[in-house]
Amino acid sequence: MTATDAVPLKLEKSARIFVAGHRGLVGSAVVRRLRTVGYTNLILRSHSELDLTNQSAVKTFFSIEKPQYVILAAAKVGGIHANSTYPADFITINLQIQTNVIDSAYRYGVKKLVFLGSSCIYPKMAPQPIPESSLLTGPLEPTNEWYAIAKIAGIKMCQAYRIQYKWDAISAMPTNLYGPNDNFHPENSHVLPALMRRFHEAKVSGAKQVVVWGTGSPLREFLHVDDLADSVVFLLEKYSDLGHVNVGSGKEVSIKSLRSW
Ligand SMILES: NC(=O)C1=CN([C@@H]2O[C@H](COP(=O)(O)OP(=O)(O)OC[C@H]3O[C@@H](n4cnc5c(N)ncnc54)[C@H](OP(=O)(O)O)[C@@H]3O)[C@@H](O)[C@H]2O)C=CC1
Ligand SMILES: C[C@H]1O[C@H](OP(=O)(O)OP(=O)(O)OC[C@H]2O[C@@H](n3cnc4c(=O)[nH]c(N)nc43)[C@H](O)[C@@H]2O)[C@@H](O)[C@@H](O)C1=O
Repeated sequence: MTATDAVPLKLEKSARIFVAGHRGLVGSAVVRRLRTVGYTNLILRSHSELDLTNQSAVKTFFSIEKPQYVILAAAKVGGIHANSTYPADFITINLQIQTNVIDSAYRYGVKKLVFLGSSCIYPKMAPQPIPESSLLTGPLEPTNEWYAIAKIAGIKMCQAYRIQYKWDAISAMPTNLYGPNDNFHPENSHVLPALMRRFHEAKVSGAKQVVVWGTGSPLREFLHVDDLADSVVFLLEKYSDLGHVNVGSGKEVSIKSLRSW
């Protein structure tokens, strides 16, 4: 068997599935979806219970809990302001989390791992809608290149383990997401929760205007996180190949148009 023709696994509903980052936007949606379709044996740890940047703690966790499947939705995440203000945190924490989790998952017998990246891995000038083949074809968007480099390393790590160890690690690249358990921080969040908060506060206070950053002309593709979770479970159950997979809505909207969404 080559690295690229691994047969998709038949998952038992009692399979031990570790959802890393289960309290976040994506992780909580994945947990909802897994439970809805009948998975009964989810392994969940908050950041305070298990710091995934701590290599020895991660090894101990995997050696004791022995998950069979892993969905890696734990990461240092934020919008454009957070990414450009804390570049060291974004590159270092993400490299640490994903390196620890991917390597321990392989070493402690996990059958399959799904790594979550982001559409920011693509070059700034990639054609839109962005095909997977655009990866590493040009310079990145400077505001989040540190985060993007970590995510590209995650894809490459999954591919490397697939090739060298014939291990079933796959990667999904979601577009901009929204939904329950999003981060509504006034500066560090993504645009949709930031604007929801700002418009709500303006309504409550009776403010006459709301500030939206930038020109409003950038385009983004938005996807409800429950649709992403559906895709993640589908990929876990059905997809097994070397290439990363984009997950989006296929419809781009301008930031300006969000005012009337
Ligand atoms: N939000 C978006 O628009 C998009 C997100 N993605 C990707 O989806 C994934 C999840 O993002 P999202 O759900 O939005 O992020 P959130 O910030 O909502 O959630 C991140 C989760 O990671 C956990 N976490 C962070 N650091 C650590 C750590 N050191 N140890 C253990 N757990 C940790 C947090 O735990 P706790 O809650 O316990 O602190 C939290 O549950 C990321 O890989 C991101 O790149 C991709 C594209 C778009
Ligand atoms: C998913 C993706 O998310 C991040 O990339 P991003 O798409 O640039 O995300 P964003 O939601 O922060 O901004 C989208 C657009 O919206 C504009 N904008 C207007 N007003 C606000 C505002 O109030 N807040 C924010 N955050 N943006 C605003 C903002 O100027 C930008 O043009 C990555 O860093 C990375 O984390 C990643 O993977």
